[in-house]
Amino acid sequence: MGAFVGEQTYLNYINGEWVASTSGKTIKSINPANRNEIVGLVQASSADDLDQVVAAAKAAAKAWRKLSGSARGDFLFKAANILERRLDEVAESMTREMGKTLPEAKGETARGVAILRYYAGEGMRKVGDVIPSTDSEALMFTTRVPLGVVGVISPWNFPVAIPIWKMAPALIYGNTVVLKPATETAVTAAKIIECFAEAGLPAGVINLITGSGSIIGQGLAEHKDINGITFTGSNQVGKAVGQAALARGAKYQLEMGGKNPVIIADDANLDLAVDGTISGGLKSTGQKCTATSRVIVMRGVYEAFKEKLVAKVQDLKVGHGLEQGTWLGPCANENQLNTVVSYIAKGIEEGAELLVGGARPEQADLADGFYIQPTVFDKVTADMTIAREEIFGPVLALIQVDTIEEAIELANDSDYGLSASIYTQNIGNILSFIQDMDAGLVRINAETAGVELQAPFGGMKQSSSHSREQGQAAIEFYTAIKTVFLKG
Ligand SMILES: NC(=O)C1=CN([C@@H]2O[C@H](COP(=O)(O)OP(=O)(O)OC[C@H]3O[C@@H](n4cnc5c(N)ncnc54)[C@H](OP(=O)(O)O)[C@@H]3O)[C@@H](O)[C@H]2O)C=CC1
Ligand SMILES: O=C(O)CCC(=O)C(=O)O
Repeated sequence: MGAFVGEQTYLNYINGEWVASTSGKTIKSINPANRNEIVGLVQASSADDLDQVVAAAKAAAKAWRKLSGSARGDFLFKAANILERRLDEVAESMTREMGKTLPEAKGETARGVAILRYYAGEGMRKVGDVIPSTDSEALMFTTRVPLGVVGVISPWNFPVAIPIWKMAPALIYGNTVVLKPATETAVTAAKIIECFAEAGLPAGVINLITGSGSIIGQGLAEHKDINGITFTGSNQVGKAVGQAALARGAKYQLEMGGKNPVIIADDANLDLAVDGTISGGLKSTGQKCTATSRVIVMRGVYEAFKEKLVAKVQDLKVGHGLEQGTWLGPCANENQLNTVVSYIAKGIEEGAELLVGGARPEQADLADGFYIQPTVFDKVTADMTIAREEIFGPVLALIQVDTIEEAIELANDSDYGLSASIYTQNIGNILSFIQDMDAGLVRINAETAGVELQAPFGGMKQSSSHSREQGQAAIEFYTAIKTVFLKG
């Protein structure tokens, strides 16, 4: 049996079985492009279900960690092949659940396949170093051991890539996994888990439990048998998850918000800069933690940049993510739409000038979806709310500066430090930016979004718990180092 049991109902996956919650209740996952369309019903799991799922993952941990890395990798290669075969179906489910356009959803699913293959290969790579001992007759080296059971709490904005970039390294380094996905995209999560189930992972090694964040998410963070917890989402929830883990001595990793700046220097290639600002700020309806939000432009090119930007933003086609030609889908849910609308109102109230967008589209066929026009504000100042808080929507704030030093200072004037980019041809500007910008990801002549799976990813300041995900950096979270001193 798969996750889907008819009447659009999807089940939890516990100990190798698809099972309904003991609560007997389900939650609707609806299409943000049309609130009347139900994509699926997912389990509203209870604290009892949580205990069961964690017990299953704990029981499976001993045998899984004993397998060789390459044997674990074989399972990931199989899961990758199955996901690749189901790519179109999984991508369509993502578009229907959270609204991103189908080409973006397909790109993300292909990225999920590539992440699985990357970590499958990790099973064959080194896990330690030999370190000279002061005792000439001893051998001293490091090795790594898994944490045990890892709890994964994932958001809705990258419903395939984020769970996979957390689960794949957890598994390859020998941990078992309990996934609690965002309720918004729990159907897509069930389809991913189906791929792992079909790949034949032993019972209990990978598990899925859906349900409310405050019961299942918080419950995972607090559970005595969860040895490590990895979270991506809002700052508020992330901090609570981290505190719950810290209180009981569990390892935790948090990826949270961003307020990412792009700097447009007066020698920038403006066409490139405009395209990068639009793509970085408005793709996925601005719902990326790496999305461009603050656009810091030097006075010499401000008007020319603004004119080109507005002309292009006006032409972006808002619509249903499954329709060909749509550039910008809806916000992922009604809360998200209301948040964006309230930030736009705040921008106007605080004196920013609306250049384009700012309202819900008027087309009748979009009336039942959570759509908002792509929006650009002019005359934004550093103290305005729209220049300080994460909006997570398609809103760009233009800020004028006189010098590159001022631009970098302003770019750093934020509680967040996830990603940042600059458009310039000047090597001095580039070097200052690389050295002085407080962000975990700095990109030159490229948009702020665009994370590569083989490179470390994470933020400074309030954007993360200061660890890094992805690439080989992932091993730091999902394992513990053991130093071995060996003497005959
Ligand atoms: N860094 C990023 O990539 C993301 C940032 N955000 C930011 O967060 C804002 C709000 O989005 P939202 O979806 O509400 O984000 P949340 O932080 O609430 O959700 C992220 C994940 O945490 C779960 N969760 C919710 N409450 C708790 C809790 N008390 N304990 C443990 N886990 C919990 C959610 O489950 P459930 O879905 O069931 O509530 C979901 O799986 C956005 O506007 C955006 O600013 C959001 C998503 C991704
Ligand atoms: O930009 C990306 O590809 C990833 C962004 C991300 O991790 C996020 O929005 O949570």
